[in-house]
Amino acid sequence: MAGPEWESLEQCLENNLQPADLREVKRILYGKETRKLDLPSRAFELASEGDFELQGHAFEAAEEQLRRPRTVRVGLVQNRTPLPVDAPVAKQVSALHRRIEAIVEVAAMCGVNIICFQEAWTMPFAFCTREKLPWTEFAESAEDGPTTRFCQKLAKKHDLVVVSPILERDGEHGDVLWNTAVVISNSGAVLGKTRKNHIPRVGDFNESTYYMEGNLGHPVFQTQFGRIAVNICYGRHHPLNWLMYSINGAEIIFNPSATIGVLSESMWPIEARNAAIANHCFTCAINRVGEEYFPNEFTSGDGKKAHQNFGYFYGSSYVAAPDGSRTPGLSRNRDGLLVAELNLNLCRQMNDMWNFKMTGRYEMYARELAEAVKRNYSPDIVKE
Ligand SMILES: NC(=O)NCCC(=O)O
Repeated sequence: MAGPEWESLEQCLENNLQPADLREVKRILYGKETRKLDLPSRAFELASEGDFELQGHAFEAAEEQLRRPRTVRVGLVQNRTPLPVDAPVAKQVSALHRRIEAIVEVAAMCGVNIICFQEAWTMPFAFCTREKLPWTEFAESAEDGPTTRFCQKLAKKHDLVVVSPILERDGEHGDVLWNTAVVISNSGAVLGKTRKNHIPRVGDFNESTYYMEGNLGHPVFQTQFGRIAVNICYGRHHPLNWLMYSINGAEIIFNPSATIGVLSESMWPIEARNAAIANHCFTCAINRVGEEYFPNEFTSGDGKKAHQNFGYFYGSSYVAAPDGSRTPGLSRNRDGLLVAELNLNLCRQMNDMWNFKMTGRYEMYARELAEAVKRNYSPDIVKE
């Protein structure tokens, strides 16, 4: 399994295919080509000084007579943890705040309206260890913790909506932990929060040791730039999770994640993209980068040797559109900012073309599912 030495699928294709083949391969693998965004040269300079990748792409929609284009720029941020995981907690959080502040500065310069960070962005992804301290010390109040206050300042300063996925401690309700994304309006006000609905119990993703399935349903946030929702990481594998955000009116669904190559890399390009197609919306898949080494060994419960690292977080963040097209991914091995310009009119245009909302037969499934979850349900298998 490739580690950091293998940069990206896109780079491999560019390096190895003749132009005519590359065009056809991209048409099939990536859909209608996105337009390269003309971003300020100062933004590229700052990205290079700050050692992170910057890419910009635009999705086109057909012109309409009665609606103007509804153009919005989203920013996806992927990053490694700048300090080792055994550095003091406060120092790690502060280093991450500084890193993100620098990247958001560039995003603002690129006209980004909504920015989303990776899952549990203020900490190492320590849930593989099953240890409580010091990892639970990274948890914060979603309403007024230091990270939310930090993001409120960013939102106000740069006039952008911030989606900030954190480990939440709900001090008002029993001090329990949640995997949460806080949505902060461009006014600087906390618009609300949403919680991870599906908690993995696969590989080293021992997250249920820390928090349970979210209890906030499928909220959609009306922002000045469009209706957004957040489907956190493992929710990506659950088509009904995407569907419910879409049924509640989401035009853009962010999927802040932390996932490793050995487990999910072949599924990564498919799932968020398929969700964009199936739900007539844009999806933004974000993954962290690099390797995190923990002080104490842990086992994966698979009979193999105990180890100290989680595996390789392969980055590759991308945006997919309701017409099935997608941007290239950010690299597998570098911090990065992906700026994508979306015309939200494309959502309704694809809805009118493919009609999945109309042909979805939701009533039939609601009825059948209501039966299937009953204790005495017997599966409808026709036998000879
Ligand atoms: N963070 C998280 O839920 N990871 C689970 C693994 C995956 O969904 O690929």
